[in-house]
This record gives sequence, structure tokens and C-alpha cells, in this order.
Amino acid sequence: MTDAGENRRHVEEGVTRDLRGRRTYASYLDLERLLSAQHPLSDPEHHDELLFIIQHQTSELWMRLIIHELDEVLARLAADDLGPAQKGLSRVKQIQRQLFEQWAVLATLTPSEYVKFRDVLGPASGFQSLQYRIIEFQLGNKNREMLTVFRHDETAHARLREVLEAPSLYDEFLRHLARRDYAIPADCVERDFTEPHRRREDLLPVFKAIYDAPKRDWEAYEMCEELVDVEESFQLWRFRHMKTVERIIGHKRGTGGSSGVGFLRAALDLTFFPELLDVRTEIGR
Ligand code: HEM
Ligand SMILES: N[C@@H](CC(=O)c1ccccc1NC=O)C(=O)O
Repeated sequence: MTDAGENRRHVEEGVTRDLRGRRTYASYLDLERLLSAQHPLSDPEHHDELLFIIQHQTSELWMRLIIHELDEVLARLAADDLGPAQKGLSRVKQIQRQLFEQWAVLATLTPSEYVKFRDVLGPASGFQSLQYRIIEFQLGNKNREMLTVFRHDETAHARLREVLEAPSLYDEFLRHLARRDYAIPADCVERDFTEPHRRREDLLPVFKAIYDAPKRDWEAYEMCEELVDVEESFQLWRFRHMKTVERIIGHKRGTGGSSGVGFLRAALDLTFFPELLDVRTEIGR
């Protein structure tokens, strides 16, 4: 209840106040560690470096959750359990939306502010994000070359190699469809999973059949659309990263050593589920 006119809420008798030795908000969430993990390096400290750090740390936290969810989606697909797999992808999509919207916060960092602390970053770059690379691999953008960046960190290297060697989301979906007697080419079911999926004509009839008669296999149809959503959201993130980078550093080279914006733009040509987009041209024909 609020005290009339006082604009103050009375703290109820029942509210737990003696928390000595008990599990608390801070202890459960390990906030002491979380909130002491921001270490601006500029000296004197530049006001905006904290924004830069927190933008990245929150992105990494959401990526941690995406990986966790995609691991489950991959397992559910392998078990032909499409319902839970779809539920997982719906959550992934919402996290992707969050990551996309977050760019608006960083876009308040001006080029003049960023140059004042950019040099403290040394050769550090988002290119070295292990979790980002894991997600790309889970979604199917396999590239063995990416491992080389993690040679200095044996644990990270081993973890990324494991994901490189495992079937991707698309692989698992195609394998699932094969078990449901769709005409999936044998070399899509068993293949060298360290290679990216390459666009192939012979998958088009499979998806055309699904899209031409949605009611015949609604689950498969829904899953196709979920995958297209996830790909689109991923591309939107890439695009917004590229545009944010462009407005902050223009066409300077990246701290990671790449050409910068041009290198980021090239990633927009990568595709996870090419036939799911290609099939659209065929529908109704
Ligand atoms: C001022 C802000 C930012 C700038 C200027 C910037 C710039 C760049 C550049 C130039 C690259 C290419 C690699 C290089 O040579 O360094 C890159 C890659 C990357 N950045 Fe950023 N970035 C910014 C913010 C972020 C944020 C907030 C994230 C979120 C985690 C992020 C994640 C990545 C990732 C994952 C890559 C690798 C992309 C790929 O391989 O296609 N960046 N960034
Ligand atoms: N590559 C960026 C630096 C950068 O953005 C960055 C540096 C350290 C940790 C994360 C970063 N974010 C994304 O690339 C640049 O060239 O300015």
C-alpha cells in the first residue's frame, strides 16, 4: 500500500530483512565478480570506455545463452523432437533481437570519443570472440581458418575445434528430414562437417514440396521458417555492426588487422541455409 499523498511505498512486515548467511540476490548472481570485471585501461580514464566494455560484455553474456540454447536445439533435432527445437529457436530469435537493438546504445559513441581510447585496445578485436565463432559454426558457417586465432589458448582452440567437427543446425535438420524419408542426398547426411554447406540444386525439390503443401508437414514447414528467421536476424546483426563501425571509425583498418568495414561487408555474402532462400523463387511455379 502507498501512504496517501506521501508518494512512498510502505515496506511490508513480511519482507525478509535478516539475510546474514542466507542466499541473496547478490550472492546468487555473483554480482561482486560480475560488477568488478570492468577494467577501463585509458589513463586518465575516458568516460566512454565503460560503455565500450559493457556493450561487449553484455553481448558476450547473450551469446553465452544463444550457444546454450543452440546446443539444446541441436540435441532435440538429433532426437527428432521438433517441438522443443522450435521453442529453442524462438528464444534464440528474441536474444538476437536484443543484440540487434543494443547497437543503438553503442551508436551514441562518437568517432571523437572513440579515438581517445582506441589505442588501449592494442591488437584486441571482436574478431577474436570465441563465442561469436562458436555460434557461426553452430549455424553452419564453418571455416577452419578461424581456429588459428585461438592458437594461443589451448582450451578455446579445443572447444572451437569440437564445434567445427560437429554437425551444424542445417546438417541436423537435413538428417532429420532424411529420417522422415525426404529425398536428402546421401552426401548431405554423411559428410565432412568441418566444411561449410555448399548450395546445391538437388535440395530444392525437397523444400519446394514442403512449401507447396504446408499442411502436409506443418512441423517441417515451421522449422524451415524458424531457420530463415534466425539467418535473417544474424545478417541484421552483421549489417548493423558494419554500419556502426562505419560511423565510428570510417574506413580505418581494424585493430584486428583487417581492412575494416570492407571485411565486415564481405561477411554479408555468407549464408547459412541457401536453399531455404532459393526455394522462394520456385514456389507456385
Ligand atoms: C566501436 C565499436 C566497434 C568497432 C569500431 C568495431 C570494429 C570491428 C572491425 C574493424 C572488425 C574487423 C576485424 C578487425 O580488423 O578488427 C570487427 C570484427 C568483429 N567485431 Fe567489432 N567493432 C565494434 C564493436 C563490436 C561489438 C560491440 C561487438 C560485439 C561483441 C563486436 C564484435 C565483433 C565480431 C564478432 C567481429 C568479427 C566479425 C567477422 O568475423 O565477420 N564488435 N569489429
Ligand atoms: N576492431 C575494433 C576494436 C574493437 O572493436 C574491439 C576491441 C577490443 C575488444 C572488442 C572490440 N570489438 C569489436 O571488434 C577497431 O578496429 O576499432
